[in-house]
Amino acid sequence: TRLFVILFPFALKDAVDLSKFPVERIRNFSIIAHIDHGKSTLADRLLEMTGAIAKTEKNKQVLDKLQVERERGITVKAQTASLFYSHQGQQYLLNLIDTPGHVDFSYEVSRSISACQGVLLIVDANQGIQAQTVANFYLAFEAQLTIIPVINKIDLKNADPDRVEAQIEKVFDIPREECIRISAKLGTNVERVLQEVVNRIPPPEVSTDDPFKALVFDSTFDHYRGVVANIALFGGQVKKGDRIVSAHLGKAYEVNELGLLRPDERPTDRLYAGQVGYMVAGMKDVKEAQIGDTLYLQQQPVEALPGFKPAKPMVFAGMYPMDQSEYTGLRSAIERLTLNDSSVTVQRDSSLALGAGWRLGFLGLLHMEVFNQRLEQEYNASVIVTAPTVPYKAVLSSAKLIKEHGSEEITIVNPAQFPDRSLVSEYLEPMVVGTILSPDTYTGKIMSLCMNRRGVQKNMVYIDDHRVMMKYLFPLNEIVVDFYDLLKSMSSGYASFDYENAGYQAADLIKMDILLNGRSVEELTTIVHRERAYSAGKAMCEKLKDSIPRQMFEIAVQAAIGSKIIARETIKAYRKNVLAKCYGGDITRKMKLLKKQAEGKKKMRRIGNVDVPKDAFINVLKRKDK
Ligand SMILES: Nc1nc2c(ncn2[C@@H]2O[C@H](COP(=O)(O)OP(=O)(O)OP(=O)(O)O)[C@@H](O)[C@H]2O)c(=O)[nH]1
Repeated sequence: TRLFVILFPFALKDAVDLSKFPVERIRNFSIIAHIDHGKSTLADRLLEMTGAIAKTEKNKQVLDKLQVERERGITVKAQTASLFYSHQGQQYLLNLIDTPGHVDFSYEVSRSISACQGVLLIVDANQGIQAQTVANFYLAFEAQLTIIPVINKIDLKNADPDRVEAQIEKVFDIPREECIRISAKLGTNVERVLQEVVNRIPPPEVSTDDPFKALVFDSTFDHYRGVVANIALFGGQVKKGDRIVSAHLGKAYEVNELGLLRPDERPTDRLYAGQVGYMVAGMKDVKEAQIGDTLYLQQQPVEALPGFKPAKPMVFAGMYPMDQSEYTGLRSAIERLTLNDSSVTVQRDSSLALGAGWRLGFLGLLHMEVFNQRLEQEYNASVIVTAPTVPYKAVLSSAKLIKEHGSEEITIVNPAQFPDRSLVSEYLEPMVVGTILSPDTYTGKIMSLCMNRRGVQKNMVYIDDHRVMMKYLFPLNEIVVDFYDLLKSMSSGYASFDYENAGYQAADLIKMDILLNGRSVEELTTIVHRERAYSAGKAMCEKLKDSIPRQMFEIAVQAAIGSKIIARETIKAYRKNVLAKCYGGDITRKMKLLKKQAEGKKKMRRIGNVDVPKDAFINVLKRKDK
């Protein structure tokens, strides 16, 4: 009997005949929030209350599946669950489409959102509106979704829901009466959230009589079955055995498996318009089921859903194994990780100093960081990651080059490809609009940080008595390295930051070389803004001075633009030679020292007459100090 009691609620719930489930009683919604405001906690409560999962401590945050997500407390990959909920004697199908929590994934967020008619916008009752609250709000607002503001963590001692309601009214123009105050942790008022989802969010406007049309809003890779695509049906129905086509690639597949996500997979024979579920169709690569793609029946082609664009990498970094013997291991680790993430681009690359490696492209900084962490944690790989760079562009003026490239505009990812000024009419750099929210005590410091980063203030408003929201236009390059860390530390952790891409803008870019005793070091060449050349050159020379050991002669470390030297450091000569230590006598010690020196040399790279140890390159090129 006990087993029966345990299984019974699930059996009953899943016995619903999906074909008869009326579209009017379907609600598709997402939860959006700034990091840590309680999205996963609320999702767990909703799942428990609708019986999708049992109420135990172990089930904490079922929707965040990846290890790095649990550790960092951020959601990376969207996870989804279908909930059955009874309200006033009627059964409703509520599809909770979980969205990634960070701006880097804003394309994924907006795709997930386009499968919804409404969102729950969660705001922490203590912290109030933060940068990602604003970014996520606009994604939902532009998609014309119903937005239900939910103020979470009202159980906290210093919760101030009145103040947060006033912020919501001021910044988003949503009447404060529409806010629902809850504690996701304690379950307070969460039932009300479910009721309001039913009451306020409209059902999807779709029909089972239309031809089958589905949006791919997420996909993962499974070693046994290939790609598992999460889909939302915008029309018609689909069953096992159907031949479907992906609009983006035009390739046809047979549907092998279909089902609901509760949040575990529950296979079904068919899915119908308005429903959300998963599909396995013999796709072997996540690139075949890209987020935002449309699927339709082979015999019934339809127009693709609007707005599909393959994710574009905006931040690039080199990755090299610490030791070349680890190359193969790292390669397979990178391959396995990219199986699940079609937005990372991988290109083989090699550096004289660091050996064979790759240049990887990411959607943004967090995306890169999450990828590195997963690489280290899940594959135990020790990796050298170089400082990130951004894709510049050049508008060519040389007819010969235009012919060679087949277009007037080229993208430059590698400084070695930087075309000379005389061959271009202008250089362009990627821009972003950054949103910063902070207590007003830090406004002055933040404004000067932004100015130092070539930021142009677009607007500044008080969202309540003590908090300001600032918008800046920044060159992406200025925020990729340490901007966020600096912002956090100068505001004692209180400022939040988010950005969105804002196209390209003309920029005075130049190529900067680093010279050792007059010889250029190819792997240290960088593209910089003219205004920033002096400080960048100086910083690079100083770092090199600290990492190259003294040698028998003096070494000039210089930064140069063309033939003009803009910075210089000198490494003084090392007076004693290695053998000087040996007081003439001990021959074995002498041999040992010579051997050691020879081994050390193997790891050196010789530039002109200067030996540079690999470590020096790592120090100068790597992303940040750990
Ligand atoms: N006191 C209190 N703490 C809460 C409440 N809801 C969530 N928390 C805590 O806030 C922290 C963040 O909650 P999460 O649910 O992981 O936040 P999240 O928004 O999912 O974070 P992302 O996945 O990064 O977007 C956790 O430590 C939760 O236990 C609440 O109602 N009251």
